[in-house]
Amino acid sequence: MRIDVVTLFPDFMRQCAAVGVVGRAQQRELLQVQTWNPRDYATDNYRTVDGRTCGGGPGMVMLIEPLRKTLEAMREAAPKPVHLIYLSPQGARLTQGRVEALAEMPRIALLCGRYEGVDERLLAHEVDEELSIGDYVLSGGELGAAVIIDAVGRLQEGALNDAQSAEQDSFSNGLLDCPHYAKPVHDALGDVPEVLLSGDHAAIRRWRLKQSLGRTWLRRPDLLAQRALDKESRALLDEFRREHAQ
Ligand SMILES: CN1CCN(C(=O)c2nonc2N)CC1
Repeated sequence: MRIDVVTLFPDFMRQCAAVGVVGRAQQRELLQVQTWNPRDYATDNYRTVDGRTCGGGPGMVMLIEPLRKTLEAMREAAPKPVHLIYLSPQGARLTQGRVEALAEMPRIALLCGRYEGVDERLLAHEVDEELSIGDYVLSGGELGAAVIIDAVGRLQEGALNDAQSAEQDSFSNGLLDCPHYAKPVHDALGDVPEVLLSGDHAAIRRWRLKQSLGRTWLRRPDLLAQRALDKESRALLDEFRREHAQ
């Protein structure tokens, strides 16, 4: 998979994509992250990429022309089609389901705005999708792009080793993750739950599922409302609720 990133801070984006699972995915050529800096496509001596907001008011807006040239070069640099995503608070909230869909695409591009944002005419003409990583305002789209690169990159076949793929399964079912413990088994802060030391993998699986269901019920009931529970999950959640009520 190839991810192109249009950003005024290419070094930052390259560093984000160079570490951990995503860095390894790039080394294994499972993923390619390529940056594009609109300043390289600005035609004036000051490499201007922003302009005053029409209608007055604070802040600057990213100019059409440097971005148009940047996107043209980006699109031509590798086989099409490329799905262009603009990061903004006005976008649809990013979910794991959307991440999984993006991870199946051969090529996506991430447009990172700065200042007050990008000229709306450029967005209307070029962008396929707007996505938000949350209901708050950041200084730019780069952190949102880093989130997408990580969440999508780790899903590339071969990016996660066997131990990590279990972690991936625990959330891909739409539930919050269960608690995790490492040695020492006994600590001043408490003990590791006995079931995790039992070697009974079926019991451990049920315990982890019960904890995920219970945590989701307690912390994010909205996620539960979105999914049907099978018989086993309904029974485990009822058990958790009864224990929690005591
Ligand atoms: C122009 N710039 C404004 C700030 N911004 C965000 O707050 C954001 N991006 O993705 N999710 C978000 N929330 C990115 C775009």
